[in-house]
Amino acid sequence: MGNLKIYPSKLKGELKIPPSKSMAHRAIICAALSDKLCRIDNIDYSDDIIATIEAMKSLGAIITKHEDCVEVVGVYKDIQDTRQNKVIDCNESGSTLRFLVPISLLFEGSSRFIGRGNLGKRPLTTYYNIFDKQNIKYSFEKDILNLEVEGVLKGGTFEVEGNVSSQFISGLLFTLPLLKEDSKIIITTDLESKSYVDLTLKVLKDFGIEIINKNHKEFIIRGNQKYEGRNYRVEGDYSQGAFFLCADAIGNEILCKDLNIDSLQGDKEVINILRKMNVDIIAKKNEIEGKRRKKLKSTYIDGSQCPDIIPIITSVAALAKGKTEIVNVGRLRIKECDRLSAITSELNKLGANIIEKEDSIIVEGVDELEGNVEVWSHKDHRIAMTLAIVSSRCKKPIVIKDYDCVSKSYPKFFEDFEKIGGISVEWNVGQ
Ligand SMILES: O=C(O)C1=C[C@@H](OP(=O)(O)O)[C@@H](O)[C@H](O)C1
Ligand SMILES: C=C(OP(=O)(O)O)C(=O)O
Repeated sequence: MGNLKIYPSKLKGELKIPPSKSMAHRAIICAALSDKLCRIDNIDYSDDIIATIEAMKSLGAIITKHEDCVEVVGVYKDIQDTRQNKVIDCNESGSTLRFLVPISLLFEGSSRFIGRGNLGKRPLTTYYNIFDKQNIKYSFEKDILNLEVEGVLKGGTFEVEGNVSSQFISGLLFTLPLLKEDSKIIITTDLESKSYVDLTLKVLKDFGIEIINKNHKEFIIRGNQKYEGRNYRVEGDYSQGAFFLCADAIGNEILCKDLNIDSLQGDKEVINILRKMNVDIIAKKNEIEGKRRKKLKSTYIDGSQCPDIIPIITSVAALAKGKTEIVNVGRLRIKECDRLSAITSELNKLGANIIEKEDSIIVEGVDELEGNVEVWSHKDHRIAMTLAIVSSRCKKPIVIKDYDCVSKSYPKFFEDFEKIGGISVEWNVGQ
């Protein structure tokens, strides 16, 4: 993996924010479960989206990639014939894995899920508990993703914790409408990442699937439903837009295009957080820009509903006056890396003042960051992108080790970074 030296510079210009990875996963899955030809527009071929495309192809869907759209031949019926003994490579994508496991159990046969990086360490017990109850055969290895499942899922009542990953709930929501029986999902704890469940429900509705949401505590799912194929455009991604809005907050001037102000994406919360920190957010229909008022101020942030924007928000807090407490963020430890520990150690190397607690971080703002050090992405795209943005407020250059992991969600990140004035060169560590 490569290293990149970044020279501090002011970032300025306009950017089309890439399509929402979360919505693209969902639209591709729904299209592939329909029985029509669907075109999904505004697709970016990040590693995670490629994983979902290939996974749905393994299950029998026919997906043709064009420059920025995919054509999906919904082959719901054919999945029945083609699913036998499939290997499904999820690469590092938690969404692909947790969405596809229950979908693969729609029909007879076995599937083997493999992947890379931290994926084998991310929790799956929620599904194992369901398999145990339903006599679905499974085997797995510790810490390495090599999960074999065999059996057919039956409808009924599913009790699922809401504080491990919402992706289990989404996975079941995709699958249960296609079973013969009616089902109910009961959420047994507070639901974190609620907006991701809402995104699933929205895309399901767009594809003709009806689910009754009882206050995010119970979901009632009628069986024997059909996905209605349709064309779909994926909207811009707030978790990626957040990098540039936060860049604005720390003194840059980037206009973000293709961010829908009416979006259901939970990471839109970045707007409210930045407003509380003294940033004016100017939002027109599809364009958003942040303008910092005099001084950034500290605030109190609950990260339970928007885990993906916490690394970049932490970097803004690191440069705000006073103490910012970011709470309910324990689940950041079970992402591509332990993001709480990674963001604390890497920003502190740059001169920030952050203390990591079990389920929160305390950030004491400083005026400037020093730089002049090597920092590590921990092979996590959101850590790499955070470090690149925050370099604009360092006094001296920084080197980011393993920067190319951005391909997981935003392969053109550094191309866009250059477009807005970022200055970087490939670097051999120790050079
Ligand atoms: O459903 C989704 O698209 C996602 C759900 C969230 O995960 P958790 O529910 O595990 O927090 C989020 O962190 C992830 O990047 C994408
Ligand atoms: C955690 C992420 O994705 P996933 O859970 O799909 O791997 C992410 O994109 O930050």
